Amino acid sequence: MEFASSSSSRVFNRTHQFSLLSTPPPSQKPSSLFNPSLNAFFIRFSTTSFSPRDLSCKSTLRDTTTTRIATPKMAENGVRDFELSNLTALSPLDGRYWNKVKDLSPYMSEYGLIYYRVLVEIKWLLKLSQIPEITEVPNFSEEAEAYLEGLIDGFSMDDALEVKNIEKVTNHDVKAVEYFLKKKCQSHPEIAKVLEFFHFACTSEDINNLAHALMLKEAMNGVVFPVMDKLIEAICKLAEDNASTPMLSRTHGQPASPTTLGKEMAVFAARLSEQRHEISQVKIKGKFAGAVGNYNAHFSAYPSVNWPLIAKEFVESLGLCFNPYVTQIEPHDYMARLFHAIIVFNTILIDFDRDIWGYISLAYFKQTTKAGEIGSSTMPHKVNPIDFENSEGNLGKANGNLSHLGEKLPVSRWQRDLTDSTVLRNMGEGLGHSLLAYKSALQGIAKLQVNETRLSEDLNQSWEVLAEPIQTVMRRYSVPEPYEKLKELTRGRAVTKDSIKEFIEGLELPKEAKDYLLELTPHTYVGAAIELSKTLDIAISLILKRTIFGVEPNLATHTTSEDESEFGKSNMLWFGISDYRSEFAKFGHPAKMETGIACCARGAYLPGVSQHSKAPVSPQSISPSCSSRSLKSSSLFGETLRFVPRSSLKVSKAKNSSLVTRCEIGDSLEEFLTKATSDKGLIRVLMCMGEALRTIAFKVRTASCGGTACVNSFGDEQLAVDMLANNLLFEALTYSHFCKYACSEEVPELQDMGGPTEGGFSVAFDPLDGSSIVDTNFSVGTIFGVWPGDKLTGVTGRDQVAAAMGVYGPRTTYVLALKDYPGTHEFLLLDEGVA
Ligand SMILES: O=C(O)C[C@H](Nc1ncnc2c1ncn2[C@@H]1O[C@H](COP(=O)(O)O)[C@@H](O)[C@H]1O)C(=O)O
Repeated sequence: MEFASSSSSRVFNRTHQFSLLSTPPPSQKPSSLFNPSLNAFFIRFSTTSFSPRDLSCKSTLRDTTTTRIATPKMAENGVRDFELSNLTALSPLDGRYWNKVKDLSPYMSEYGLIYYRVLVEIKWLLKLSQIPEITEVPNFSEEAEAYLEGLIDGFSMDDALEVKNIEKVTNHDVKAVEYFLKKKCQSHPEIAKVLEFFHFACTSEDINNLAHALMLKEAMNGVVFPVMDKLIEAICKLAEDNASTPMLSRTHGQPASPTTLGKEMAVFAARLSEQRHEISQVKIKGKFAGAVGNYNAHFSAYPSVNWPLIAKEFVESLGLCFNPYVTQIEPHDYMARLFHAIIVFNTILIDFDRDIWGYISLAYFKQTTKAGEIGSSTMPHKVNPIDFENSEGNLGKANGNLSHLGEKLPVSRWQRDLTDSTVLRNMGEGLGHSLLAYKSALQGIAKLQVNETRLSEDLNQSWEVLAEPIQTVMRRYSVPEPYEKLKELTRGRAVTKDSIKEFIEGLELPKEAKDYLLELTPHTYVGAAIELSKTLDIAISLILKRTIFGVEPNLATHTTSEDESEFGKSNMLWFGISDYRSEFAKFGHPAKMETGIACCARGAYLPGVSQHSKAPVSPQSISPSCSSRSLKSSSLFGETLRFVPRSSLKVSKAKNSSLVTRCEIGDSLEEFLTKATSDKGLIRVLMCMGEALRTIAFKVRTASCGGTACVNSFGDEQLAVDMLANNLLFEALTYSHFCKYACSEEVPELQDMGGPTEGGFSVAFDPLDGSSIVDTNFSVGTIFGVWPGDKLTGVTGRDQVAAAMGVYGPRTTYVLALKDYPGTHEFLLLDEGVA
């Protein structure tokens, strides 16, 4: 028996490793003990049974450990050479993939966390200076305020390092930020007097939770959503471009009825857009209620201040939703909601990646190659679907991380434990792998080339798929035993074009039916696939519309089949029935416009708007472009966030949008608008309002009461129909993307709808004029005016670019007039699609 020994003097004085080279002689059979904590089979010998001399020790450094594990450089040079770099980073996000994910770094890194903490601490001091009861913190001079804001805007990497140095002493990361700010302000004569009001009445988590919320919100708005949108747009384009490209579909991996490639892509585009919208609906929340969520410290110092209100104002001024029911921490439930929603998006994308992988494998797609790139190191002919594989792999990694965050974060012992602190530092990992996966999928999509010949070959080999339509037509004409006859034709035999033809010709069917079947090929038997791909824009807007209406709680659970059919109709259903060619009738009912709408506009005021403008800026010193980007995008998350892919903004692109083209009675609303104006934003606003009118019409017919909130037959409280209409119209305007401000008779404060000022519109409306007479079954209506830009105050009816009303009577009509287009035009809501 012999043992080889290995030694290393680097870590400990000397360590030894023994490996058993042969079994011990039977006479020395040891008392055998298996130590499962070691990953090898070690035998402990009784020390009395033999002496150390029985062991033959070879003291050599060429031991099994050092020769097998390739870490010599690191070991010899020490960690000195292994400072963090692209090559030494433990996480591939920070190494290999850094360039693809670095946009997240200003938000999701430790720098980002410290930056947002600095921002929250300073904004809180500024807020304190505005509270009249806190006389100890007087209003700051403009110069002092600018100095404080400058600490946020100019926050640099050196500043962050200084905070880290302070943390080495405090061993408390939030306290380090407070000390940093005090140090920065101690020489400012005005601010120096109120240094103790930094972090006033706060617990660290007041600062942390808002910082985390801002990190997430700004990172999603500034980085993640835009890439998700690009991805959805790329898949929409695949759908559009291949709307009519027939493809054999496969269920259970077996040839099934044909489809089109575009329609299969449309399914993914629609799924991803819906989920992307779901993500955007998550409310990003914040708390600011002190050590255990009750404002104890606040009230002890200033009992007469309405602290819960102040906290609400403060949280909302940062563009977050206020959470009043908290412990020391905001309970992170919204984070779980957000991460789970992202997981669903990622899972849909995994499904997409795998399908495309499969289609590439079937050679339905080729991939463009770049000179110099290697497909496979050993098989030169190959081009592997590596982008989709990378995407799938990273989505799995992302979901693992996000799933842990979603499951862990809502759990905190009693009023808090600190387990969330270290876990929250990993939010960037989940978002980073997601971002990388989206970019890889995009890269893969850009390389795809449809191989129509290959697609066609498979269809040509699959004439048996026509068994389904032949059988179905036979059933319609009562041909006996259609299934059995087809089974006889198709099972176990090669079905060809000729055998199918022969079979059809032998059937007893009317001539038209026979001709139809004889015309059919696997290439043309695609059902509604082409239309489904081509109407993807509408499908996506229907999804968005569902979400709009989904905000009304009763709707989701109590939709009737009639209700469903309302939703299923496309916005093509507004059908032109008359054109009042009178200049004076131009704005619908001018008197109404002047009184109802203009009054409403005159009564508008702005408080909600100014709060939005206080959205925080992003870390500028890392990414100078972040500031404007995040400011612009900060309206994306929360109540105003929505998505319409660019393609859905294309309105009848093939149609003539010239103003000189007259529209005809009988045009659909969309056709009319496309001819009447070239302003796509205005078209979008008017189409979205049309969508809302359609649903209001249904609600007016079916809502259980008119004037007041009431309880329906399910026992749920329902909104009064006028409030329902009000909410629907606001939602529709938000989703138009082109509405800047809106106000209504019910909500006269200007509401920021998130659209642009330049090129956008502002809308004032009476949601349901005459709502009190709904139950007496008189006609009622919606009236609205559209003004250019962001002006709803100090404007007149004559400044409108469009005015319209929806009339809900025995028929539902949409009457509208456009400033630069003669006449007043009436559209009827049809029950069926346009014939
Ligand atoms: O406002 C407070 O601090 C109240 C305190 N609770 C705390 N709240 C927030 N942070 C705290 C808390 N306690 C410690 N720390 C500091 O958190 C840091 C934890 O470090 P890591 O685990 O690496 O994330 C690390 O820097 C810790 O020092 C309480 O007693 O309830």
